[in-house]
Order: sequence, then structure tokens, then C-alpha cells
Amino acid sequence: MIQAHNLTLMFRDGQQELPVLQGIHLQIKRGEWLALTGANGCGKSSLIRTFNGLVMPTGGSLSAAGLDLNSPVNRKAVKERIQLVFQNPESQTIGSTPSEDIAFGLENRGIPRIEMQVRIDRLLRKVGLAHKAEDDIASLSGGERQRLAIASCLALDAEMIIFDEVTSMLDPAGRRDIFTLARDLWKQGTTVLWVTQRMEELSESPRVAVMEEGKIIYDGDPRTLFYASPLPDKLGWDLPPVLGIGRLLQSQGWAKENLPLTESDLEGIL
Ligand SMILES: Nc1ncnc2c1ncn2[C@@H]1O[C@H](COP(=O)(O)OP(=O)(O)OP(=O)(O)O)[C@@H](O)[C@H]1O
Repeated sequence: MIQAHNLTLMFRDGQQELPVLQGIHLQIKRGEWLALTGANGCGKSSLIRTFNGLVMPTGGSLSAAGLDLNSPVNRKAVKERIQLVFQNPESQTIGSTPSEDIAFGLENRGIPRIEMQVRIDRLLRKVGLAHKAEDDIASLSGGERQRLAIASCLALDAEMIIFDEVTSMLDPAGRRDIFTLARDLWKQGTTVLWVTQRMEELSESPRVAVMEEGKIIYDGDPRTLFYASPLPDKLGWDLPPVLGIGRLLQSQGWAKENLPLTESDLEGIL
């Protein structure tokens, strides 16, 4: 789905060139779930914006959804196939009600009017917003807006959805709901790039990439990252209780493969 080879991106800052991406190598296969993390300003948003054609890389090669992104003619097609859901989805809504908002996406895809209502109903049901179909968008909560943004991506038939720190402004229940919804879409075949700073979301991801200063410094499984790499300590990560208990068990001699990553792993142990 994504093939980035030696990708670089420079931004101009006054007289200076700022190297934002510095030789990124990354492959994301169709149907994969990859979590991407890194400190503020390390280049996560810039990287994902190159993936859907919003930002043109300065150097290296990049293809997305089978299209070469070094060629500007492919940018529009890539933007349709790879959709972004932002932290603050307000900027992503066009209609005044959820129904209307999704209708815009379907209209863009040339879906006949007669089919539209059925599709709108199905999409709103899928994201748990059927009961708010005709409500004023301004009255939706942050989590509901995220759901609407996801439904709009699905209306556009996105092959891949990139979630850019979507849970950072939600309460714990809202975070869990959106994360679960994204997992369900992934299980149904959507490729997912999940950008987050939350450790518990990393530990529940099959593959994790860590960025630092425009480079990918780790790309692998979360178990190795949390239990066999120096990075969590080096980067000063605040580990959730499950991983804290896991480290305690590790210090007692437990093998890496038996250590808990999630709360349900821990329940199994207890
Ligand atoms: N349009 C731009 N022009 C100039 N510099 C930019 C631009 N966009 C981003 N930058 C700079 O590029 C660097 C990387 O920013 P980016 O937003 O990609 O990081 P990030 O990891 O997503 O950060 P955050 O977690 O805070 O969103 C930062 O130093 C930022 O100031």
C-alpha cells in the first residue's frame, strides 16, 4: 500500500532549509495495521501528509496505493484512496448534518441519488451514529465528530485510513470507542496507519514504528520494543501499569514471550 524509499522532506524556515524527513524507508502492506509514534515535532504529520499526496517529498521515492507519488498527476487519485482523519475533525466536515456530510462524499463518487439514502444509513449505522443522522453537526461531541469523519472516509471508499492522533482530545471511553471502531475496520480489510503518543495503543498494535528527528528509529513488534529495546527508557516514555507489571515480572526472570502487553494478557496471567 505504501512504499517509501529514502524519503526526504525539507521545509524552508526563513533563510534556512529545515530537514523534516531524513531518509525514511517504510513499507506498509495492504491490510496491515501500523502504529506510528514519536515526540512532538519529530515529523509524523509531515510523513503521513506525504503518504496521501498532501505534501510532495523533496527526495527519495514514494508510491501509495500502487501509484507513484513522485509524479504530481497521481496526487488526486491517491488522496481519494488514502484518507486522513485528524485530531480535530471539525475542519473535515462540509454538511450541516451527518447525513448531508456523507452525501457530499457519495455525490463526489457519482453514486446515484436513489442509492444514496441506503448507503448513508448503512455508513452511519457502522460508526454508531444512525440516531444522530439529522442532528446539527455543531451539536456532536468530539468522539461523534471523529466517527462522522471515519464514515465520510468510508463513503469515499478509502483503501487506507490514516488516523492522526485522533484519540488525544477524547475521554477514556471515547478513546476506546474510536480505537475499537478503527480495529473493526482493519479486521474488515481497511489498511490502517494509527498515529499516537499513547503507549497502550502501541502495545495493542501488531507493528509499531518510532520516529525521532525525521528518521524511523524502530520498526517492529511491540513486545520487542517494550521488553527488549532501550528506547522506552531512552525516550522517557511513561509506561502504563500493564507494562510496569510486565517489567517487574521480567526482572523476576519471566521470558519475554510470556510478558503482558494488554490488560487482557494481564487478566490471563492473574
Ligand atoms: N509547513 C511547514 N513549514 C515549515 N516547517 C514546518 C511545516 N510543517 C511542519 N514544519 C516543521 O517540521 C517539523 C515536524 O513537524 P510535524 O508536524 O511533522 O511533527 P509531528 O511529529 O507531527 O509533531 P506533533 O506531534 O506536534 O504534531 C517541526 O519542526 C515543524 O515545525
